[in-house]
Amino acid sequence: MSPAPKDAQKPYVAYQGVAGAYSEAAAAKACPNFETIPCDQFETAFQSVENRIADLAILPIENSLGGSIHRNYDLLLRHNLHIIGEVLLPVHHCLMALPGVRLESVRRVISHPQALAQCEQTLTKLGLNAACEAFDDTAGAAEQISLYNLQDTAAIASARAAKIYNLEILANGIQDDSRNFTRFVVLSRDPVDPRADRPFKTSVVFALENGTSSLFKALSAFEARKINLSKIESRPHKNFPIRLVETVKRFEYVFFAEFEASMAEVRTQEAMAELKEYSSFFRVLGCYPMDIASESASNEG
Ligand SMILES: O=C(O)C(=O)C[C@]1(C(=O)O)C=C[C@@H](O)C=C1
Repeated sequence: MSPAPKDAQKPYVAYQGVAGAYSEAAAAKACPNFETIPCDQFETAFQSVENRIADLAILPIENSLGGSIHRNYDLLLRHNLHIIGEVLLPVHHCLMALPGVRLESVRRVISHPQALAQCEQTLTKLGLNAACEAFDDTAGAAEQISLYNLQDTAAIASARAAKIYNLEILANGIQDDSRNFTRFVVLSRDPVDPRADRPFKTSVVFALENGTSSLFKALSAFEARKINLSKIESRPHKNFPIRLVETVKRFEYVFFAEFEASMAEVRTQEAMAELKEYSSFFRVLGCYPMDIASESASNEG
């Protein structure tokens, strides 16, 4: 599926998946006045913004139970879009099948790998005699059951997906923990102006001159200025994957760091100047308003 042509009058946000996907719900929450453009792959969502088919893209980046969505970290590095916002979405999964299908006759459960991971223990507890299979997105899995009249298959997706694809909910709230939140980032061709009058986050990516051994020193740039580091993720350094130190081959990484401070603050500028001293590569991915309301909601769960 490729994105539909853009009507120049309306703002558009691209997401991966089909109608009923959590990414579509995140797009509606982050960009309420935008039309949505479904894309079959994460990369297509990036390309839609680069090719001006869409104004923005929304991408899942991490989940509180399933962890990081590594593919999107790699794509953030490969493409040159800016993070201009974030949104935390509570993810409430349902197990669904064709009307009349009973739990005992389900032999296959299909969904996005993240959704399967988030429901792993509950699926075991339900006592299903079924194999799990990965699908491109949760709602796409629900659509597949409907399209091909799959009597032995259930999907993990949202209640909205069950409604859209005329499926019946066999079990509700099947995530392994009720505090199941996915964090999405909003991407644009242009950055937003960093501000210091409300809580902002900054995301950076860097590689270290001396490899992982100097990570502690590099991160002390934040600690020294009381900047709260909210996330660190490492990925293979695709341009320089191995460092030979005498006879030892060491794997090389790029580090994605997110911290709760704005680039408009002097302490952030100083921390980044210090971090750059240890880095062989450094890029700011974005400086954007924090999703405060959702973050406090996540603490309540
Ligand atoms: O498949 C979907 O519905 C998506 O929006 C993707 C996605 C993900 O990639 O993590 C988003 C939120 C949920 O964590 C499960 C799946």
